[in-house]
Formats: sequence, C-alpha cells, structure tokens
Amino acid sequence: MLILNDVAVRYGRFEALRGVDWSVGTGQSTVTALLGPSGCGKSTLLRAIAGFEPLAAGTVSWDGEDLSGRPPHRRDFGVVFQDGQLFPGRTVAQNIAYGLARRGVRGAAAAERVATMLDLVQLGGFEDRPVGALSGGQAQRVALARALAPEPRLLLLDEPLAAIDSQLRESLAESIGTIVRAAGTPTVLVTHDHREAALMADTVSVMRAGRIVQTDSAERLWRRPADEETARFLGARAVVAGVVRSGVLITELGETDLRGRVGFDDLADGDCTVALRPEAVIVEPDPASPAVVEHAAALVAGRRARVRVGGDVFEGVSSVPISVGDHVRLGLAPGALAVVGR
Ligand SMILES: Nc1ncnc2c1ncn2[C@@H]1O[C@H](COP(=O)(O)OP(=O)(O)OP(=O)(O)O)[C@@H](O)[C@H]1O
Repeated sequence: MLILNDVAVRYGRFEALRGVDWSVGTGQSTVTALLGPSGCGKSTLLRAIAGFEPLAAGTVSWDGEDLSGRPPHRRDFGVVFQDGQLFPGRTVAQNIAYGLARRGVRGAAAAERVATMLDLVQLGGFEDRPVGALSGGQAQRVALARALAPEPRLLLLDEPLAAIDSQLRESLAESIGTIVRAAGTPTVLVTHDHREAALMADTVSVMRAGRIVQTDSAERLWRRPADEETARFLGARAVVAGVVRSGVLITELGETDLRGRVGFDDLADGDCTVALRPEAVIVEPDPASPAVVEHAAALVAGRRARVRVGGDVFEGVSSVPISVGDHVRLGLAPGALAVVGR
C-alpha cells in the first residue's frame, strides 16, 4: 500500500504540493483517479510518487518502507505518460520486453510474457510491428503492456488518453480500466476529465492548488462535493441556498424528496448549499413567469437554456423547444443536484 504523509514539493519558491496526505491500494479500490484542473499539481504528485521529483517535506512509503532512498527504477512502479513514449525504431515486442531484460527475464520466458501482455491489451500477434506503424490507441495499449510486463506493484498513468481522439477515448478508457483490474495492479490515474475518472476509477481524489480536497467514489463526489469550487469543477453552473427538512430539500427553485436517494442517505436536516448542473434544472414554458430565456441551444444531450431570474442566472434543460425571450419557470430534477460540503 502506498502512503503519502504531509508531502510537499517546491519549484524554487513556488509550492506545487503542500500537506498531501494520501493512500492508494487500500480495500477494494484498484484504480484511484487524481482529478483536478490544469496546473493543480497532479503530474507533480505522480512524479513525486515515481521518484522523479524530490520532496521538500513529508514521506512517500510503500508497505511501511520509506522510499526516499530509492531511485525511480528501484521502486517497482510502472509509469505510462500522455503519449506513451515508446522507443522508436523498435518493434512492439522489443518495447514490451524492455523492462523484462532489466529483471533478468530473457529468451523464451520473455517472449511468452510479451505474448501474454499483448493478449491482455488485445493486440495478440502484434509482436513484430514497428511501433511507428501503430495508431494512437494501439500505441497507448502497448505502453500499458510495457509498464505491466515486469509486474509492477503500482501503476502510474499520467493522462494516458490525452493524445487520443475523442471518439476512441471512451472505449480505451473502459478497456484500460478492465486491463488493470484483470492484472490486479493498484493504479493511479491522473486526469483533468471527470468523465474519464468516473469511467476508469473506483475512487476519485480531487486536487486543487497543490492539495487533495476530497477522496470519494465518483457517485458520492457528484452528490456531495466537498466545497463549491469542487462542485463547479464537476459541472455545476449555479449554487443556491437550501434547507433540508425530514429528508426533503427546499430551495427557491422548488422542493424535492431526497429520501432513499443514493448519496443522500446520511444527510441531516438543516441549512445547506445546493449545486446545480444544468440537468438538475428543468425549464418549462410559463408566460406568467418573470424568468426569461437569455440563450437557447439544441445539444445532443437535449435542449439547453440559460435563464435570467432577477439578478440570478441558471442553466437548465427543456423537453420542449424554447427560444430566447420566452418566459419560463424553473424546477428541480433530483438526479443531478449536489449538496455541498455536508
Ligand atoms: N519544472 C517545473 N518548474 C517550475 N514550475 C513547475 C515545474 N513543473 C510544474 N510546475 C508548476 O507546478 C504547478 C503544477 O504543475 P503540474 O504539471 O503538476 O500540474 P497538473 O495538474 O499536472 O497540470 P496539467 O493538467 O496541465 O498537466 C503548475 O503551476 C506548474 O506551472
């Protein structure tokens, strides 16, 4: 199990990480995503774990052993970067066998391991291909096979899908999740995309400004973000005050019964802050309402409207066509709302 205790990393006077307490590989969680906006310190944290970045404070340990004296190649961690970084001019098999030779696995044993890894990433028979002749998705799967071949005790993936077409990304995200679970290797996945985190990870840790602000399942994160900034990062467009009474949430947009809903079972009565993704706000035509549509668009996921109500602006969804200038009323859809920080 990987444990980080009060870790700090500095670049000159800039503190890129501070006070990071974190653990990976506990309980049932195989894949842990490190999710956060650009520049928050995700790659720095991954590099600190891998041993590429010296710590200004704190410790990184594995099963109780402090790793500070161990260089990256002696940590037994596999690493895959954004663009795979395969060795050019070599074949797929030569790339995958690279880490095996360093561990003394050669000849027939290495060839067998390479074939097993290629089957795992569904590229059986690709041994003799030059890596320059692979598609982006195939190259990333070879990079994954290369990282997993020496049976690392931890796998570190830094935005492994960043260079992949959006069409392929979702299926590759799923297949990487399946592959690392089949290999049973605890994995850290760095991503700035919350969809990708939810598709691949069992546990999601949200980072901001060099700190980890929340660690939860993706589902819990959607419903109970730690603070307003986290809620906005996860797609909330508006925040309103609410109050919970006997499990019923009451807001200026209406009320909704949260009893029995996943993620809200432990919600105590009292005042709260409610974060609203557009799907949480239902827009319906109502000529008598003072709320007016400022912007309307037909998206693949449905009709979207930006609505002004006095000084406030909400984004919502509509099941009927609406246009700019229409008067509408707003309601709550419980599925996409979140209660912040409680
Ligand atoms: N070698 C370096 N020297 C100085 N500052 C650095 C260095 N590497 C990173 N930083 C700074 O540290 C902060 C964290 O960078 P990091 O690359 O870890 O962020 P990130 O969350 O991985 O971002 P992204 O999603 O854009 O890759 C940023 O402000 C970055 O500018």
